[in-house]
Amino acid sequence: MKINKPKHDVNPDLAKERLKCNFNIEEVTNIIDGGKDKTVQRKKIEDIALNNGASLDEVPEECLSIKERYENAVRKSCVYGNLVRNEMLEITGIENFESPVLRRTADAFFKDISPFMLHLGMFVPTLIGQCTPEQTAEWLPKALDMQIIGAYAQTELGHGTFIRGLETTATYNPEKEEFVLHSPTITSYKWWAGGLGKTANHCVVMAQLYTQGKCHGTHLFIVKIRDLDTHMPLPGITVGEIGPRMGFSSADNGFLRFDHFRIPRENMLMKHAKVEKDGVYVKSAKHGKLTYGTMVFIRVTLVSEMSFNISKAATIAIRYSAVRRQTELRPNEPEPQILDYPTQQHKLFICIATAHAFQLTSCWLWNTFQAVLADMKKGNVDTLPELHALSSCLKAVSTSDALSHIEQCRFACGGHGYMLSSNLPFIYSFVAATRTYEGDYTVLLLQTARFLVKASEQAEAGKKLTQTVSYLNRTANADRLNWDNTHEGIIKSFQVIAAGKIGQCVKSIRDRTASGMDYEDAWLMTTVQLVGAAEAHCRAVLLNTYWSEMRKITEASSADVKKVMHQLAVLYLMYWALEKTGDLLKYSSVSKKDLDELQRRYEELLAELRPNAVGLVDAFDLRDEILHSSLGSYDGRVYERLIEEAHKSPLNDEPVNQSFHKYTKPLMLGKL
Ligand SMILES: CC/C=C\C/C=C\C/C=C\C/C=C\C/C=C\C/C=C\CCCCC(=O)SCCNC(=O)CCNC(=O)[C@H](O)C(C)(C)COP(=O)(O)OP(=O)(O)OC[C@H]1O[C@@H](n2cnc3c(N)ncnc32)[C@H](O)[C@@H]1OP(=O)(O)O
Ligand SMILES: Cc1cc2nc3c(=O)[nH]c(=O)nc-3n(C[C@H](O)[C@H](O)[C@H](O)COP(=O)(O)OP(=O)(O)OC[C@H]3O[C@@H](n4cnc5c(N)ncnc54)[C@H](O)[C@@H]3O)c2cc1C
Repeated sequence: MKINKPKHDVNPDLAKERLKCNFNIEEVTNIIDGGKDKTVQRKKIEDIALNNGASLDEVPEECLSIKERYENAVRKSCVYGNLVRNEMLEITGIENFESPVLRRTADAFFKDISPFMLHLGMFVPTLIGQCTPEQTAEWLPKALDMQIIGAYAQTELGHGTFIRGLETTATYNPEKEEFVLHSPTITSYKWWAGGLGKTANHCVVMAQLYTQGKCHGTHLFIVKIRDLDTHMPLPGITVGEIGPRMGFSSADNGFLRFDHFRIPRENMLMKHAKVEKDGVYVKSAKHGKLTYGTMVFIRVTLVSEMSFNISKAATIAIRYSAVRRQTELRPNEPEPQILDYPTQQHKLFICIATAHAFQLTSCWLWNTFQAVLADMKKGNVDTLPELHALSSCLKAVSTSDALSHIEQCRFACGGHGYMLSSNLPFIYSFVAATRTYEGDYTVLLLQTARFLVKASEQAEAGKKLTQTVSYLNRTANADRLNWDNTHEGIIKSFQVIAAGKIGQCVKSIRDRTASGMDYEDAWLMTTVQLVGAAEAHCRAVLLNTYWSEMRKITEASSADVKKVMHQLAVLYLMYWALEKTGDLLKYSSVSKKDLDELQRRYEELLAELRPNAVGLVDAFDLRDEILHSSLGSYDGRVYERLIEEAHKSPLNDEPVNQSFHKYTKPLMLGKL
């Protein structure tokens, strides 16, 4: 495999690590990419991006003012967008505009985020999923060609989670064949939409549809908000940026207020429901929630996005841990590499395994999503509830796990991990947002819980359940599982934990309603347990999917690759078994002796994986331009880079800052 040769000598410790690696790195890279041809394609696309203006910053993004950062990000987005439009989509095929490769190369341009991300990330997918063929023909080519730039404006100041509570109205006027968009209250301001504040000239708006005096609930509309030539907001539109945030600092999250703003009837996205010229409302959808389709799509893609972010953090932390030496273990011996500490391995090796677990699960989820779309094309929406339940819990758990693993990577890098130049704070603050946006963690787990409670009741009634909950058919009446200390045994025990928790929720709700509570209150009182049950179900799905997909995908691999991929999957199973010992003790016959044995095997496995740690992160094949990290570069020149980055601080532009003469000196002289 062609690797991008480092310009400098590689740090000797890192070089030694690479000699220790006992499997073929390229083979693992091919597995992660989904095949050798995909690796070749990815590298070709990365070459285009990286040879054409990536990493263009003279001054680090974070050293710029808010305005400069935004302007710089727009400049780079235009260079990048042009490459996407003219060269990269040629390779992926236009239908793959959401390819993770495009997302990955975008990181070479932006440490933080592109103001155009939501254009490709949500605006375009909404057009694809919500337009009639005529509307698609009208809008999609313009959007893909970036003649129009869009945002997705759903959330309001007063409501994000509860979509039915949105207040923006779209009232149909049959005389003029127009909708009038209006923001009737302060809480109805659209709030948060990425790219809306300053960049977009169009947006998709979620609003309550009124026609013939009746509200028909939330629907989507495409709205031109700015003049295409002057970029001035159109009359009736108040739009701006919401202000500094924890991350997303180079983008322009926006607010938007409508004052009786008129749009043509054809601007309602009418794939699933329409308003006729005379104002008659016609619903064609067989399922009430198809306008939520873009959210389901993004939740599906976020699982792979989390794998990518963990792999970046793990690469940085593991390479750094191979270079960093700290603390004398024995007198007169060199300080060990911090990677030699089992506690460090415990923090970091799970990150490698989790990146693989999420990558394989995301491919499987993507295939499930495609199968549901194919069913829906044929008019069958029966498989949608299971997809919604799956995508909800996998989005919630993958973003939440990614966040805590990335934080561990930062801890693993000590003080230097706190430096923005390590890139870990950027990765962390980006992922922190994913736990909230596109459906908050708790809220989405409660959606999955609704599905699980119903499934559990069906299992109780002897009905055969769909694949991801079929374990409830086998385990619904199981009291405590006989502990079986095998890999399959661990997976089964997680299914029994999930079944036990769901069963307990059903019982709590029933007990509460039996004692006179109405169902809504009984559900509410049980929500802490319901969130736990949905998380347990998600863990069972993740463990089972990772294990079975890993076995399938490595069937034809070399023995060494098979071994290391197997070790990672076993590590993942053991890690989670040890994290959940309380649940195991409650729902299985596991003994203290069994758990001690599991702990011992886990610690041995860390030691077995140790020689391959650097090889495993090299297999993620993340080029330095994408990693943006003083700690994680391929050559391991950690200390040199930290010093180089320090010199870039604008505070080092002059030896004495003017504040000394203005403030400090007068203070010192008692002249303030
Ligand atoms: C030019 C290029 C230059 C640079 C570009 C650089 C890079 C780009 C490259 C690529 C981009 C790639 C990737 C980008 C990736 C990501 C995008 C990045 C950022 C995204 C930013 C975030 C955007 C947002 O956050 S948008 C807003 C999202 N909002 C939410 O998610 C709100 C959450 N709330 C809800 O979903 C719902 O309100 C609710 C589900 C909680 C409740 O809904 P509701 O009240 O209506 O329903 P219920 O009464 O609870 O339920 C009734 C039944 O309906 C079922 N249900 C609910 N939802 C669904 C659904 N979606 N599908 C199916 N069924 C659903 C529910 O289960 C109930 O069923 P039951 O049978 O009655 O129980
Ligand atoms: C960086 C970023 C980018 C975003 N980009 C966009 C965008 O482009 N377009 C867009 O439309 N939106 C966007 N959003 C908004 C985002 O989708 C919402 O913030 C998110 O859906 C959460 O909604 P909320 O803020 O109303 O939180 P709330 O719903 O107010 O949640 C607050 C707390 O209440 C809890 N809670 C709420 N409801 C329940 C319930 N039923 N049961 C139990 N607990 C509950 C939640 O768990 C949470 O802890 C973005 C947000 C962020 C942070």
